[in-house]
Amino acid sequence: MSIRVGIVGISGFGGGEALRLIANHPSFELVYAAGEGSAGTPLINRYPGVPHKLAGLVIEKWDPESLPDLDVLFASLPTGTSAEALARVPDSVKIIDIGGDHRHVDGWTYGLADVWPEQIKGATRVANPGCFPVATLNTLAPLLTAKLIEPGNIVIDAKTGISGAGRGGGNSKFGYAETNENLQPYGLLRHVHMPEMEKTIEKMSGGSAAGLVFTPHLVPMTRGLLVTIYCRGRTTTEQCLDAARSCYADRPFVRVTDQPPQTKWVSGSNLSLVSYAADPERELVIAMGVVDNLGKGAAGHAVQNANLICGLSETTGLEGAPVWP
Ligand SMILES: NC(=O)C1=CN([C@@H]2O[C@H](COP(=O)(O)OP(=O)(O)OC[C@H]3O[C@@H](n4cnc5c(N)ncnc54)[C@H](OP(=O)(O)O)[C@@H]3O)[C@@H](O)[C@H]2O)C=CC1
Ligand SMILES: CC(=O)N[C@@H](CCC(=O)OP(=O)(O)O)C(=O)O
Repeated sequence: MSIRVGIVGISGFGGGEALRLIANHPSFELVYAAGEGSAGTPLINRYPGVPHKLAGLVIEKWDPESLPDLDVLFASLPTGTSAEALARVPDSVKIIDIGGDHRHVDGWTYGLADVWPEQIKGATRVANPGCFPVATLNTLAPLLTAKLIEPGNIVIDAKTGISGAGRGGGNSKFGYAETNENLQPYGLLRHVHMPEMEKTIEKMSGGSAAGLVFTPHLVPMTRGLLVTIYCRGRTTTEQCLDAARSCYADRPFVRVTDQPPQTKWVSGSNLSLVSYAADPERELVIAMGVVDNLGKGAAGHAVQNANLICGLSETTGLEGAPVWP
C-alpha cells in the first residue's frame, strides 16, 4: 500500500528536490502540493519535466486546515514562517520540517539520521538538520564520540553553492551577475546554524562547544557544500579514519574516504563523504565533509527521515548514484 505524502513549498529549491525524489520513490505517492505565490499553478507548468503520473496535480494554497488524507507532510518553507501553521496540522499526519523552525525544539525530534537513526524511528514530528550542520556533525561525530578532539576548540570554514539560499523573492541578491565568478563570506560570528551545531557537539562530546567558530562562504556553483574543520587533538590521520570507519560501518549514506572529498562526488545524492588529516606533533586535525545541500542537506535527508518514521528501509528511493560530471 502506498504512503500518501504532501509537500508544502514545492515551488522552492528544497521542495523541488523533494518532488524529484518522491516522484521516484516506490512507496510514496504524492497527493498534495502547496505553496503561496505558486498556488493555482498546475505542477506540470511549474515543472514541465514532472512524471506523467503527477501531471494532474495543481499547487494549492497552503492551509493546514484543508489537507487531504495524508500520512506524511514535507514542509520546505522559509525559516521563521512555518511554526504557527505546522502546529495546526492534525496529529495523525507525520511531519518532516526541512526548514529551521523546529531544531532542538520540544516535541520535535532532531533528525540527524546517519548518527541517531534509532531516536528517529518512533517520531511523528522530525526537524531536519540544517545543511551546514549535517555536513559538520556527520564529519565530527566519530572524532567527538571517540574523544579524539577537543569540543571547545573547533573552527569551521564552509563553502556552499548558491542554491543553498533558495529561490528567494523579488529582492534576492543571488542573481547570476552577483554570484558568478565571485566569492562571498557571510553570516560572520552569528550565523543561524551556530546554536544547532553547538548543542549537538555538546551532546556528542559531553563537553562545552563554547569556542566554536563558523564562517560560511558562497561560491559560484549551483549545488554542493564543503566543510573544512580545524580541530585540536593529539591523534593521527589513521586513527581518525578508523574512528569514522567504525562509527559508520553499518550506515548506508556516509562514506569515509582517505582523499580530500569533493562536492561533485555527492551531487544529486543523499551521500555524505568524510575525511581527515591529522598531525599529532602539532595536535592539529583537519576534518572535511561534503554533502549536496539539496540532497543530504535538505530533501534527501528528509526522505531518509520519512523512511525511518514510516518503518521503511532507510535507503528506499535514495539509492541513485550522484550526477557526474
Ligand atoms: N536550499 C537549501 O539548500 C536548503 C534549504 N533549507 C531550508 O528549507 C526551507 C526552504 O528553502 P528553499 O527551498 O531553499 O527556499 P525557496 O525560497 O527556494 O522556496 C521557498 C518556498 O516556500 C514557499 N512559501 C514561502 N512563503 C510561503 C507561505 N507563506 N505559505 C506557503 N508557502 C510559502 C514558496 O512558495 P511560493 O513560490 O508558492 O510562494 C517556495 O516554494 C528553508 O527553511 C531553508 O532554510 C534547508 C537546507 C538546505
Ligand atoms: C547560501 C545560503 O544562504 N545558505 C543558507 C543555508 C541555510 C539553510 O538553508 O538553512 P535553514 O534550513 O537553517 O534555514 C544560509 O546560510 O542561511
